[in-house]
Amino acid sequence: MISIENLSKSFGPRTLWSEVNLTIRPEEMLALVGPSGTGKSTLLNCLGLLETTDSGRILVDGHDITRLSISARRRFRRDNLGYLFQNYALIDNATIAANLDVATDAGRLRPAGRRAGHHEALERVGLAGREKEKVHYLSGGEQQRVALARLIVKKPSLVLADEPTGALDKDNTALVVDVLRDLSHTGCAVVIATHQDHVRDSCDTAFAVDTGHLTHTTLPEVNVGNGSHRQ
Ligand SMILES: Nc1ncnc2c1ncn2[C@@H]1O[C@H](COP(=O)(O)OP(=O)(O)OP(=O)(O)O)[C@@H](O)[C@H]1O
Repeated sequence: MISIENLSKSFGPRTLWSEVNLTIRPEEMLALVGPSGTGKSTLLNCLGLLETTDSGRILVDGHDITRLSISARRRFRRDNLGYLFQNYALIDNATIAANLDVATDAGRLRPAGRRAGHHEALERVGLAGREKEKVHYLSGGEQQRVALARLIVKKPSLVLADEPTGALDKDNTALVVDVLRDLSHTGCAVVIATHQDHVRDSCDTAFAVDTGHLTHTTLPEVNVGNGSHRQ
């Protein structure tokens, strides 16, 4: 369970959002919505400990992750987080297999061909048999499918997805949403910053970063967002 408590963030004199309160449950898919520039990516980055917060707490299973040491932050990211970005964030000059190895350190731990779950993950995203292809030759949709396969093999407990379908066609968008839903069914919390209504509507809950309120939720009670926003 992730509890965001009274979280605030400014850049210089500009307050992006303040006093954000939000609970994200395991198995929940939460959409972060709101106009461009209101701080959706920044909130994702705060959850991923890539950005500092000004005040407030982010409790993961009761522990405030904003107070972790640098090495503990690194461990938290390595052991718990999976990322999905609009620009895929893969190692361009490496093969599909090597990009999956990075997620699990399998390249160091196991000989090729015995990498647990890699074949199944590539099958799930329609890329079985293409392990040896270099990522930079793949289409955008295929690259995002590699990034999805990387999430499947990593099995994170929290996925942070920043506009993951922004550059994709309908079929690839549907695959991204389906795979994220599969991950949520394994107990993973999924947070997606999106401008796309159909992606938002595929989520259990949507939180409007500009108003600090939930715009919809299909979940009972627990999730309460009551922050305020100032420009
Ligand atoms: N490191 C930074 N230093 C200063 N300003 C920043 C920094 N990072 C982001 N910003 C500003 O914070 C604001 C929010 O940015 P952010 O990317 O979080 O918005 P967003 O809601 O995700 O936007 P979009 O929907 O366009 O992706 C923007 O005005 C951006 O320029």
